[in-house]
Amino acid sequence: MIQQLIEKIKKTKAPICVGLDPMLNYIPEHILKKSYNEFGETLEGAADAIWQFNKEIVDHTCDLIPSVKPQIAMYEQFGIEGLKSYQKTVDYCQQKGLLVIGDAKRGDIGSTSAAYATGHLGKVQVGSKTYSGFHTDFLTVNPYLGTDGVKPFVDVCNSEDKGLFVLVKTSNPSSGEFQDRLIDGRPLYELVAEKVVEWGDTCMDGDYSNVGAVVGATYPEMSKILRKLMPRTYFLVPGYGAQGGTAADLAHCFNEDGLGAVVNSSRGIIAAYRQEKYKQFGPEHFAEASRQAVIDMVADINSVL
Ligand SMILES: O=c1ccn([C@@H]2O[C@H](COP(=O)(O)O)[C@@H](O)[C@H]2O)c(=O)[nH]1
Repeated sequence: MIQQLIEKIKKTKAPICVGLDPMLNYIPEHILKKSYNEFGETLEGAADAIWQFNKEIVDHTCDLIPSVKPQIAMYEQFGIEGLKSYQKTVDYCQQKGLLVIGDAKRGDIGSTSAAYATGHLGKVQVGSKTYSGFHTDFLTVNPYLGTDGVKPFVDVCNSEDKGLFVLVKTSNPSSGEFQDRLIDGRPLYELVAEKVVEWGDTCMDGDYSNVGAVVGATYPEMSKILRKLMPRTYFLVPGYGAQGGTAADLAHCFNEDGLGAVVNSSRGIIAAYRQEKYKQFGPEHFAEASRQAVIDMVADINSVL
């Protein structure tokens, strides 16, 4: 699967994913109005609005990008109706030729992880029939429970040719609270990185592993160390844009071949029309603002590669 991502990155010359993290307050009035007229101010109405919003953004950016990263929390807040919109979004993006990184940060004891892995990446047996649930291409995984909590995801990657991004050093302000704690003189994120390499060695796909790592753009010094520790691990890099990460901060996430990282921006792209820089598009043309924001992001990142 990682080779498919690399091929799409090479083709688009865009090592990015657009974060489809729709919040109702980013959704322009004309979309909300239409969905509420049809479904009322209900969970169904909200779920329809986020789907319509996503669809327009995907339509306006899919020729420029290799991948998207829907954040499942943004959909789950609307319950089942939200999850239906998550699924519609995944299906639509895949129809448009995009790879989908489901950002669900799953991980539990082995048997429960196996069910998560089946639901998000694999296939479930129902009597004599087999179905795939969310069928995303990649999934983010929380490694806190250790190897038995991660192995079921790795197994599904091997059986179904899927990919993972395991949390190693996250982009948020408190990430150091646990992740930077020293254990035998070394920060926890380095120990997790070594485990990710070990898990990933069983899951190689060409020069890179299908087991990738989440490494925040907001900690450039640490990403430099992690790049050296994990030369064949693809990085999913959140934190660019809205969280303050810049192109210069990202440079160390990439290998010398210009590969090795896919950079996410969610609010910076989907809510671009609200930024001063893109205000001229106006809410009616929010998706055109997103397109311009993608073009600018790609140029910005390529300028440091
Ligand atoms: O370390 C992490 C891991 C995941 N995320 C997720 O990425 C996006 C970031 O959104 P922005 O609007 O571009 O800030 C969001 O879905 C997070 O849950 C992260 O930010 N950091």
